[in-house]
Amino acid sequence: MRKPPFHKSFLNAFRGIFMMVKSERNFQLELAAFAVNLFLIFYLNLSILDSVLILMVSSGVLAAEIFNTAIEKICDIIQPEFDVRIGLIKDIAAGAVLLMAFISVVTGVLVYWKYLFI
Ligand SMILES: Nc1ncnc2c1ncn2[C@@H]1O[C@H](COP(=O)(O)OP(=O)(O)OP(=O)(O)O)[C@@H](O)[C@H]1O
Repeated sequence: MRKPPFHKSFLNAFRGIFMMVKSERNFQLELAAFAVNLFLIFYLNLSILDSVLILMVSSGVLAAEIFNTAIEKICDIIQPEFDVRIGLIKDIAAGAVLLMAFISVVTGVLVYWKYLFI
């Protein structure tokens, strides 16, 4: 198969993100959290380093959710029926999102703490 031109690959990737925004409730919530973080970065005037930390962990959650959804969709194509192995694969993928979300909450508390209470 011929490789699509660069701008086409870009559009395809955007279509993937748009699909996530339109149809994945968890992604919508995580995107809202990302927007709140953007607001807090400016409102609390975070340092560059703290801003980068917050941006990295909150976008990490979004990326993990995208991979999780992609894995779920592959699983549903390969095996639409109940299958313990598919359940385990989906649980593992969901675990990556949970782990990333946990790390981002801990990072958020550690970073915002000094701007709010110190
Ligand atoms: N085909 C299957 N066979 C066995 N268990 C499954 C199967 N499909 C889903 N499950 C179980 O149901 C859970 C939820 O799967 P589902 O595909 O509904 O994802 P979801 O509700 O969109 O989850 P998420 O919140 O992680 O996006 C899985 O983590 C898994 O434990």
